[in-house]
Amino acid sequence: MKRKINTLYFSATGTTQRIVLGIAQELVQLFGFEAKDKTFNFTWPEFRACDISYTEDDLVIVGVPVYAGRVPNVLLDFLNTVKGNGALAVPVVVYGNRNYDDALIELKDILEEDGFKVIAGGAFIGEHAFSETLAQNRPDEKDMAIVRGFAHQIYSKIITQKKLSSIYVKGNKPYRKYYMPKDKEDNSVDIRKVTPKTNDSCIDCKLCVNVCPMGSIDHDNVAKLNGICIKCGACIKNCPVDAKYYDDPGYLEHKLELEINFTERREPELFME
Ligand SMILES: Cc1cc2nc3c(=O)[nH]c(=O)nc-3n(C[C@H](O)[C@H](O)[C@H](O)COP(=O)(O)O)c2cc1C
Repeated sequence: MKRKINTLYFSATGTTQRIVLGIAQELVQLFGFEAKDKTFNFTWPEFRACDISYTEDDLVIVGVPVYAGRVPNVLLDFLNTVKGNGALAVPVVVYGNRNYDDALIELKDILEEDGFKVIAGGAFIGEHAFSETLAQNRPDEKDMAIVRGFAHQIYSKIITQKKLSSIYVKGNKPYRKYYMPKDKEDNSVDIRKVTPKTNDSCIDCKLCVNVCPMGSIDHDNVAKLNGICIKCGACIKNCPVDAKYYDDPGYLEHKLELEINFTERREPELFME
């Protein structure tokens, strides 16, 4: 069987993309000249309107970032429409060094519901979307070596096991509620309505318009939002003049709390059995 290596991912600040493409590139090398790879990046709204389906020849590395300990809820409608048709899948979640909670088990369940056979899974760490210091510059070289090792394990499972076993991944069922930050008095902080501000350094280059995964930033007035903000960090981290920022006290307190409490380096977790 000619194995086709596919990637299917959402990645607002690029960390999930690096991990998913790293796994796929290594697999293409391992499967050799017969393997082809096909990328489907559903970070932008127009791509989430597409019908996606696979066949039994396909192996699909599916990646999403962890938002509030779960699969980002804005992606569920799209993910639920993908058709696996017996293709092999590897769910990958990428989190900002706090925790991935129930995101991996949720993504695995979605893919099985879509008709994929899930043969491996992984939780990796990427620089936190809210911060420039938390899990700074991850995935780094050490992570990428684990990424390549993971691809080798996937390859070896596919070529050695006649009947590919399904896997266990860590997580709770029923899934825990979306993680909600707490303030100093232990009250829940709801950051859903928080939106980015734009300062005077803005040079109106429109980069933020192009990188917003919700397509929410107004083209003619980049300080205005026409849709929702998911706090993904794309406009802030990509702005060449640091013109985008959040000033909501609850958001800033949560960011600081994360930066203080989750400094200890977490390592990727791989699930193969
Ligand atoms: C709204 C939101 C919620 C997040 N929730 C979590 C979380 O619960 N745990 C965690 O460790 N990281 C969390 N993160 C950090 C992201 O998972 C992390 O930065 C990831 O690398 C982003 O992936 P991307 O670069 O592909 O967009 C959150 C980020 C955002 C934007």
